[in-house]
Amino acid sequence: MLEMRDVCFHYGNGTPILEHMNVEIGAGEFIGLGGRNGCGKTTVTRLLMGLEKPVSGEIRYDGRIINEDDASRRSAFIGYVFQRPERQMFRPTVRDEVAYGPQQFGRQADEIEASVQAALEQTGLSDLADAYPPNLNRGEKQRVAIASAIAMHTQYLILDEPTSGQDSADKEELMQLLTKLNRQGLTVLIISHDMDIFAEYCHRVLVIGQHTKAFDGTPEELFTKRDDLYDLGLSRPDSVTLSLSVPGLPYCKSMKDFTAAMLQKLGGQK
Ligand SMILES: Nc1ncnc2c1ncn2[C@@H]1O[C@H](COP(=O)(O)OP(=O)(O)OP(=O)(O)O)[C@@H](O)[C@H]1O
Repeated sequence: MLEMRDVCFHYGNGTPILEHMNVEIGAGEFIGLGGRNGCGKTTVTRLLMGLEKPVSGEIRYDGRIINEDDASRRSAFIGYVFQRPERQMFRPTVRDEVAYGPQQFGRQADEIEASVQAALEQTGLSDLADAYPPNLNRGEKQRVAIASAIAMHTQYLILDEPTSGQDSADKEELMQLLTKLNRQGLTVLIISHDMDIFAEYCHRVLVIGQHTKAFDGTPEELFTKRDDLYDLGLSRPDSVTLSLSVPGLPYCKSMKDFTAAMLQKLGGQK
């Protein structure tokens, strides 16, 4: 379990960013983190990663306070995919990049080789093992960052707006990969402004508003029960709006589900 307990944080200029923030992230969850631009989503993940320290409060990992553990120590259990993943790549090949983390932790060469091989296979990168990372497209770079986390056997993977600016095919491919890895036990925390992602893929959504947690629950609860979505910088996905507008239709988390539900309803009416 990764936790923020009563965390307050501001940057050097003193403007409050987070106040009394409490969050628990259990192993195996698939969580979306949302909220208005500038509300502090990236800051939350930087605090979890150890790239920033709380002004007060605690960051805990499996009950242990880790405020003083720096990011390199935390990389044993938290992997991160930056908004611009090229900023986290410095090695000449994809294979070297993925091997870098386990090497830093002093793992045996044959163990590293096996973890890198497995991570490249799981992320569909085996054919690109000798490629030069800067030459890859954004989706491939993201997969290199994900493979790096898998090779470290991290339990938590945090992604900062990974689908912004991507076409729907790339988005679907990434989300399917994350879903597969989550089913294998990886905990996923994804920052996004994409409501469809929250509805379709996340089991739980956390929203930050007014410097602290403003919502913590299922996407269905968020999109059907909250009447302050606009104030929170969110909106209702089309599939949810449409399913709510047709009497007798269940909550639909995606347009695919909505189409299937409509076809079933119309078929049943014949
Ligand atoms: N290094 C910094 N120094 C000072 N202020 C910062 C720094 N980094 C971020 N901020 C400010 O902290 C606030 C929260 O930023 P953060 O990037 O965490 O928000 P966000 O919710 O991730 O935003 P977005 O949705 O636009 O990515 C913003 O007002 C931002 O301008």
